Amino acid sequence: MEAIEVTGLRKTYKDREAVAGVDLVVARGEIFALLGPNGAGKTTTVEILEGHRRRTSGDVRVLGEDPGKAGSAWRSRIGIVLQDADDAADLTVREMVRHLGGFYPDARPADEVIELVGLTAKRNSKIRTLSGGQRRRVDVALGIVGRPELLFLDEPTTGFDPEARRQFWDLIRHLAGDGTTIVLTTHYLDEAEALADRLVVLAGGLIVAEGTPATLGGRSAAAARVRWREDGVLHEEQHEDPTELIRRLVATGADLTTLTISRPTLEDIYLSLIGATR
Ligand SMILES: Nc1ncnc2c1ncn2[C@@H]1O[C@H](COP(=O)(O)OP(=O)(O)OP(=O)(O)O)[C@@H](O)[C@H]1O
Repeated sequence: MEAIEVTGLRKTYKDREAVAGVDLVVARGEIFALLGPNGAGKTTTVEILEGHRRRTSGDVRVLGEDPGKAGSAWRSRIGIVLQDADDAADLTVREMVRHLGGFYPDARPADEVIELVGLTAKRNSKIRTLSGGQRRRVDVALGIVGRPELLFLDEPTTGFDPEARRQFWDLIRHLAGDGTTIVLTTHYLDEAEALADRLVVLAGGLIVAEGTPATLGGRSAAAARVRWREDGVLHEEQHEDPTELIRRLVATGADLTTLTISRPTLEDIYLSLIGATR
């Protein structure tokens, strides 16, 4: 059984179609990223999958159940890290994690969770005394304390410093390695590239591209751009396989110390996909 199966999902708010017919499959154990510009329909889609929003039409199965009808047993198998979680700020990190863990049948020990998110040194601090990035780690701790089979992360690393982001990526890989399915929405293309097994780009409520970070939007087949400087003049050529060009340049005795070969980044591909649908 897949972790998530969605067919023909639509959501209309009054006269606005926020999700306009989305089909999705997320396999168990996969890290799946949902990308798209502001207003693309990501949050609406994810909130329907979480059972927090009603759909207008379409078929949705999450861990084998319809999230619109599923009960508390289903809910305890899912972890959610929201964009703007409101923490009970007067509790310490440990009290908060322990408190929330009490609602789950098979919670992780609080200290283990706190260690996983890198907050051991702050475990006895009140949440209101933490920095923004540290609070975000508390949110992540609360999302994973119930040992979820499926974890939803909505822009999880906003406000993290670069080191904290790397640690967080390691944590996500660790959880996925243990079999947790991860659904991630992010505006950071490097994050999607570092983490996702598969990703989709949503724009205007529709999926405009689907693939792996390496293949999305024809990326792996895109031409390489070769640049070099000769006698102070910049030359640039596009080639699918630049080997022949480089051989030719070497044969002419050209100075290749300035030569660069680049292929489109995930961000280049993403921006062209989004531009194409504007
Ligand atoms: N409760 C609501 N009532 C009316 N319209 C809504 C509501 N929630 C979202 N929308 C609209 O639906 C569209 C999709 O919004 P959604 O929040 O799903 O986008 P998003 O991709 O998550 O954007 P962001 O990247 O900004 O979080 C937007 O045009 C938004 O204005």
